[in-house]
Amino acid sequence: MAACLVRSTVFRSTSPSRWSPYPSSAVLVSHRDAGGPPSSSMALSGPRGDKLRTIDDLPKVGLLETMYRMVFQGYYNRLHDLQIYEKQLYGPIYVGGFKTVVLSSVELMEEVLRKEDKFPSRGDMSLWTDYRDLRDLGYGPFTKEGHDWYNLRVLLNKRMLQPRDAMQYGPVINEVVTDLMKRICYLRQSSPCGTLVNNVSNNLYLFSLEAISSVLFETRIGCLEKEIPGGTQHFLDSIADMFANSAAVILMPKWTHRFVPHWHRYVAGWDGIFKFAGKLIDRKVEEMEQQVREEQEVEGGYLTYLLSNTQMSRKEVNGSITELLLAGVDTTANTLMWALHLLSRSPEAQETLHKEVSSLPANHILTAEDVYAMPYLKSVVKETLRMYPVVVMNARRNIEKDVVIGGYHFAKNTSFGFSHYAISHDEETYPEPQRFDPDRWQRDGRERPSPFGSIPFGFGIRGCVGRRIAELEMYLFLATIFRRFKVEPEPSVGELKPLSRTVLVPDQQVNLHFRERSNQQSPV
Ligand code: HEM
Repeated sequence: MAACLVRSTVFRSTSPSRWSPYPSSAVLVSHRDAGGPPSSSMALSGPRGDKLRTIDDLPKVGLLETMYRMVFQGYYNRLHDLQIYEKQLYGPIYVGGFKTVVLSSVELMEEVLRKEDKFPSRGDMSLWTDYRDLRDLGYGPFTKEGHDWYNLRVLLNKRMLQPRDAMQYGPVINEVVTDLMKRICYLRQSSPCGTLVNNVSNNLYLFSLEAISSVLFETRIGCLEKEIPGGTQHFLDSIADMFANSAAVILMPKWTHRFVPHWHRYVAGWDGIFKFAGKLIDRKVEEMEQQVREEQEVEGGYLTYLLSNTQMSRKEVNGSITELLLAGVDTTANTLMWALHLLSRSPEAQETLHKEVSSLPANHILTAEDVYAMPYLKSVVKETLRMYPVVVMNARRNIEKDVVIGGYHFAKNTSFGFSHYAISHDEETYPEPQRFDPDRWQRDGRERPSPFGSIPFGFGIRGCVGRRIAELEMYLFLATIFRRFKVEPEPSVGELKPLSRTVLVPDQQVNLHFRERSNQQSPV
């Protein structure tokens, strides 16, 4: 079983796939969107009657040039570095190789977001919708658009979007944190030096999947057990297969699909994901029906709420739960990994954090309320996401109307790509951007940078629906771990560099020492 797990994780993390459920796909990878620049024939005037510039006046990167950079200059898995490189070459606004208008200044990104459509769109999601159409399955928040998307989001937001909604899941998430702590203790004790945990990313991946599943399905799926149950292992493999084959599928014209093994593996991956989710949802439906038969009150968490909502079809519940699940794993796991990495190399920040999270009695199990009241902990997460915004690129497409951005007129249907990484490393906004400095985020009267300087969860009504859940998972885990352990790097692991795959991942296996702080009597 362990071998299977290693296979699935290695497969996942070494896959060249840059495709992600997140919008970078729409910006950089999807050739399906690249139908040519939008028409700029409609002459508009600026406020003083002067003729506005158009997309034709912007610097352009050719497709061949982009291919050359990707393949020969090795930027295909360093898209974050490419953002900085191209910003230096072309300035803060230019037309990228995939005919997307790329923005890498905070002001321009803010302008696009403030002018976004009533029902914002990130662009083409046909890679996901093709599969759903093939199997006649429901769409979720990523794949729906327009009014339908909005109606669905209204329902999904309830019980999830606000901090007070997320707080309800504190006890459920804490159980998973406890299991991860046990696993870390077991792994470190089994290491020759008694403190080393190898492949921390893999453990964080299992933690994130278990945590989000326990919130969404209201049940545990056993990712952190010593022997992962067979069904869960198949689910893990299916996620890995679906992502690993996405890049090949998106690069192939649709008519070739049925002739290539990648498409069949991609479909089989999705089949495994939907089957697993469907079974757990069926089980919940049976439980609820049983409660009704026994005239008990039907009470429960998120899934119970969705299933008992008459405005949502069963198809929509399945589609939504599956998309929520996939969006919430790699993102949270990798952010936690970067946070551990940064803190392990910043003893001062780690001590400040330790002090804050140890302010409550050692035998007290930390609650959601406790961690929300810890400003330094929150700053650590913010600063981690500034330095490593795991979703490095986001996008918007103006479907409803023409827009004027930075004095340029753009016709309807223009794709805008936001270089999140370049923007959150801009030294005008964040002096010494390469320095890990959680104090930048402290509310102690200092002047705060633009709120758009680092928006790792996106913006507005199309922003991340799982943000509060992700934050709670990260706060509870980091507070628990730093209360008990001093985390130190393993000297044999060299300098860690980010690679842009599905999300920003480390370029090598991360191994860390967890040294027990002698004065701590942890409840876990
Ligand atoms: C550190 C963790 C996470 C990060 C950095 C992150 C980041 C993002 C970003 C940048 C977007 C695009 C927002 C936009 O276009 O404005 C997004 C969308 C989304 N996220 Fe997250 N996310 C995280 C965790 C989660 C979790 C835990 C869930 C599930 C509970 C989730 C579910 C979603 C969904 C469903 C969308 C699509 C929303 C829509 O299109 O309506 N995310 N996320």
